[in-house]
Amino acid sequence: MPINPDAVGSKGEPGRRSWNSKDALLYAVSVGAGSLDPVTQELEFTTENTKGVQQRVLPTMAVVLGAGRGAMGKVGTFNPAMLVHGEQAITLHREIPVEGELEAESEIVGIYDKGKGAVIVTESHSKLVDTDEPLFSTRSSVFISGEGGFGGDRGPSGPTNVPPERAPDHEVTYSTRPDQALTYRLNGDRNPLHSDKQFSDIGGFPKPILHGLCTYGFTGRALLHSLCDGDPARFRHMEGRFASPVLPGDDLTVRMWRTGDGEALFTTSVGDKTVISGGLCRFD
Ligand SMILES: C/C=C/C(=O)SCCNC(=O)CCNC(=O)[C@H](O)C(C)(C)COP(=O)(O)OP(=O)(O)OC[C@H]1O[C@@H](n2cnc3c(N)ncnc32)[C@H](O)[C@@H]1OP(=O)(O)O
Repeated sequence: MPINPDAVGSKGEPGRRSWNSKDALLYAVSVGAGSLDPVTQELEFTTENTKGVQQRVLPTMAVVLGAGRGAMGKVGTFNPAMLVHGEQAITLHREIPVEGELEAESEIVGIYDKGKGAVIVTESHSKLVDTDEPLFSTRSSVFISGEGGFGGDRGPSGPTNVPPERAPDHEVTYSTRPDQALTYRLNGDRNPLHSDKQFSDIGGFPKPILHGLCTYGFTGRALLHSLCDGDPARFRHMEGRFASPVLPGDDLTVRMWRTGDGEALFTTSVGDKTVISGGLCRFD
């Protein structure tokens, strides 16, 4: 069965996920935390036993904890090698605790026919199991090349969150490592697109590409430190589009423009190629 546009509104089974301090440390290291100076930098995210430092969780860890389960299984069949992560948004309702258990519900909220491909949009909402407190919400889309043309709605078109034509207010460059994807996959996404050249060849990539969500995590660190003074409790919302693939070993430059009280637009680039476009961050 090709893409089924009637799957909009389909919900996955509510899924539970628990995590602990070690999961949070692994996530932080997998998105480069501590790599600038492991002795002094970001120890609140990379250690649990530094004197005078309390462990905290990077806000973007929401993407590995709360990905809705099951709903994507209802959109039809397609070649998984043709699927890439298209867009990702997270909205934090409170700071993520160092350990806990959440329950997430997900729903397909959009299926769009872009001609050359299909875009599937999923939303999920996660709450803490012990208190019923809303924790975070996510919205993500995938782009499946070759699966358009099913006669569906084209959906939202054109660029969003276009930065102003002036120099950015903040600019941060982080290096990724050649083995970055091998670390990042240990958070749970073992898709061979990020490790197996035979698989990435099918999608037409020169070699296995970095998880979009790893690029997202590096970018989130730049936003956290530049806009929120490194305080995860002030980080409210982040959204952006994966505009071009990143290869492990690439340097990521995050440019931020403050556009209002508690709001900034951003892009992430590799050289002069934009890899995350349409970036928006909200913070307290
Ligand atoms: C399981 C995988 C996990 C991963 O982590 S994969 C790694 C992370 N993701 C990526 O690296 C993807 C990087 N992005 C791309 O390579 C490109 O981007 C795409 C191949 C996805 C699309 O590029 P193109 O074929 O050149 O598309 P167009 O001609 O620019 O646009 C066609 C329509 O598609 C919409 N669109 C383009 N890119 C995306 C996207 N990333 N997410 C959602 N929609 C997208 C546009 O707006 C437009 O539609 P409108 O004409 O109606 O405006």
